[in-house]
Amino acid sequence: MQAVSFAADLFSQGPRTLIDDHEGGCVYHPAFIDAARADAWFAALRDEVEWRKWSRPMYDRVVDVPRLTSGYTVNDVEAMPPALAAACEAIRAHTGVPFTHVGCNFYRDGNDSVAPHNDKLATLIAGHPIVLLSLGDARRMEIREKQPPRRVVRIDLESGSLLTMSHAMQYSHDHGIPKTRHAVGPRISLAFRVRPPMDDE
Ligand SMILES: O=C(O)CCC(=O)C(=O)O
Ligand SMILES: [Fe+2]
Repeated sequence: MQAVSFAADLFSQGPRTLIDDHEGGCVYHPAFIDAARADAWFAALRDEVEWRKWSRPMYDRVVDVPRLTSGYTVNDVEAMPPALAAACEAIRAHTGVPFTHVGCNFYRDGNDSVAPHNDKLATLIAGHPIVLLSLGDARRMEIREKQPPRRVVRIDLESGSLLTMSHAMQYSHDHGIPKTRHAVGPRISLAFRVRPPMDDE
């Protein structure tokens, strides 16, 4: 009997808790949207988002941010590609979280990455989760405890999946997408956040 329930868990498409905390921790939800829609949104966002390449000072050098990025205010539907407006609507309806901002990341190939970090606490309202929608080729995320024993959770973020991270987790864990030598195609992630009003908005 045990083997059967193990197999069922392994292939289950339901949400899976990766890390637990008092704010819901980190939950992976594969196939939140179906493959056809994920493909269509990927193609539309690749072509219609205003992707930007950034550089930033690091020690005594200026380094390129190793991916393309963009960002939109969720209420500014006019400014968004229609596929992004549809994604915002789907995520807000499913989660019930009043997201205000969506950050967009474009990983062109295995050389693109995001270094281990926690999301900037000054740009988040406490208590609300961050939700990541993945489109395109799967990339592996590493989530690491900041304190010993610094356990690591690795999760392949598949197209159409959602990853929910609590605000509390930004204090206890770092997350990142390392470069990979495996042949991978492009991936887009949408990061939904509840931000406090900013000076520039
Ligand atoms: O691409 C991802 O799934 C992670 C992106 C991320 O951590 C961020 O935008 O802060
Ligand atoms: Fe992040």
